[in-house]
Amino acid sequence: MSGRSSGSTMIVGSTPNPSLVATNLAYCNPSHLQSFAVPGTSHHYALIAEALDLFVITKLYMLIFQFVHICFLNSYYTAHDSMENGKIGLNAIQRRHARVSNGDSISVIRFAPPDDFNRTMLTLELEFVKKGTKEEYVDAVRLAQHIQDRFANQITNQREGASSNLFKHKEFNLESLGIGGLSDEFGDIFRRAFASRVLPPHVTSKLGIKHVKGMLLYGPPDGVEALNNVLLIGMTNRKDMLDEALLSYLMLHLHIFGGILLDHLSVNKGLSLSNAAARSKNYSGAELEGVVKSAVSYALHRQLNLEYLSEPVDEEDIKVTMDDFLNALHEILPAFGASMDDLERCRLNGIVEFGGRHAHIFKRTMLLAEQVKVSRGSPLVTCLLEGPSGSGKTAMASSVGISSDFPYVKIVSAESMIGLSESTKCAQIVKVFEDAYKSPLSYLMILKGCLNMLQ
Ligand SMILES: Nc1ncnc2c1ncn2[C@@H]1O[C@H](COP(=O)(O)OP(=O)(O)OP(=O)(O)O)[C@@H](O)[C@H]1O
Repeated sequence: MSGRSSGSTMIVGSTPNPSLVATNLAYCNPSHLQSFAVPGTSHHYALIAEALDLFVITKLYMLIFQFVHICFLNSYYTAHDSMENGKIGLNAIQRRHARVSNGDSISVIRFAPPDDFNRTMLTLELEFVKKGTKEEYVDAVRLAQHIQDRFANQITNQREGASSNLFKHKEFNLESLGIGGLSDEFGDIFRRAFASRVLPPHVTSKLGIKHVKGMLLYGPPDGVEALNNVLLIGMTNRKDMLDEALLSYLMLHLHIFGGILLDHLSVNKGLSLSNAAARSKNYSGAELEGVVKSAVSYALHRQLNLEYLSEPVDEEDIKVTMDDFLNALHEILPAFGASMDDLERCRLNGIVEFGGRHAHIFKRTMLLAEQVKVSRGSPLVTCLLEGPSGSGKTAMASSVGISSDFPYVKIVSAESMIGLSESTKCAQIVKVFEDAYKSPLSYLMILKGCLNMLQ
């Protein structure tokens, strides 16, 4: 593009005075103004956030646009005494379009329009700055007239907002890439790994979102052929832990490290954090972090327009709901202990109390769990439930596990070890016990078929 000159980096700040917000001007210290002067004119033009390749040039007297808050991607420059030297004052919408937040550095260069810099076409899209619930109407005829008046003789050049090259294609057609049957997986990968990258950095930083840094794809050997145009990179700094990670995240395609604070999140009114916490039994701190990140990825994904990824996202609309948390809890499974789902699966149709004896056994078993909780003298309590097949032993034990509220509950079943060698089975059982000792309160359910192995 012609007409650019060398520029500088400035620190983004707010418009110096709220009454100036609607002027659509950018503000700088008077001492800086001269560096943006267009030779031979009384104008000062600046090209802001050059990397985005977006700019609009307007003349001073037309900039005060009161009818609607239409904001262009770059702004005319004016000087204001209260702006610190080296700072550029932008209003919230200018910052959003330039994809910056207060305190960010931004490239600002003088722009001198070339002689043949004429407008050929201008497309305007009208949108309310804040989406309210009440209906508001705009008189289209008045608006059109207003725009015509305001923009008469203006020079405007605006390119479509460019997003990362990665998303230049509006549609992700996997089959055209020779990959079939993996739409769900790619949907997950997009939601977890890329959705946050589509958002402007100031939105992600405000929400405390860190990008997913690692991704592990796995599958049977044939899958490698099917994914021959996908590059897989696995990294670990704890090689000894790798097997553990694979075992514990078998349902996941992404292994994520990073931090996020719940405080930063906008949560929906329907979301009960205590309810979410109650459902995250057995989760370690790192796993909870993964759950929160996964929940956020659902909330972000909802806001993205996959047809047009460069469309600005209203950060106010990004709300994490209870459903997001529930989906996240299904996606991120705890490495240790059994999930509530596993226990519930052992008593799928609930529990029917079919007599005094049944109630008595349940009460006795619960008492044993209580004994482990309160008595220092009984660190280990064992109990054998005996009865014919289908009499409800597993259902009873899982009910006790749920009611005991122990942080570590693990089911050791023959089904989970099908196909494993004897030595691997033994190693797994040893590990279950080792992990149990790490937890302050542990409840192990050893199902029939595994008892002999304990010896
Ligand atoms: N009190 C109950 N109320 C409702 N359903 C029950 C009850 N007890 C057991 N069931 C159901 O009966 C079925 C068999 O129960 P369960 O698997 O607990 O038996 P089990 O004694 O462990 O059998 P096995 O010795 O073959 O492992 C399950 O579907 C379970 O949900």
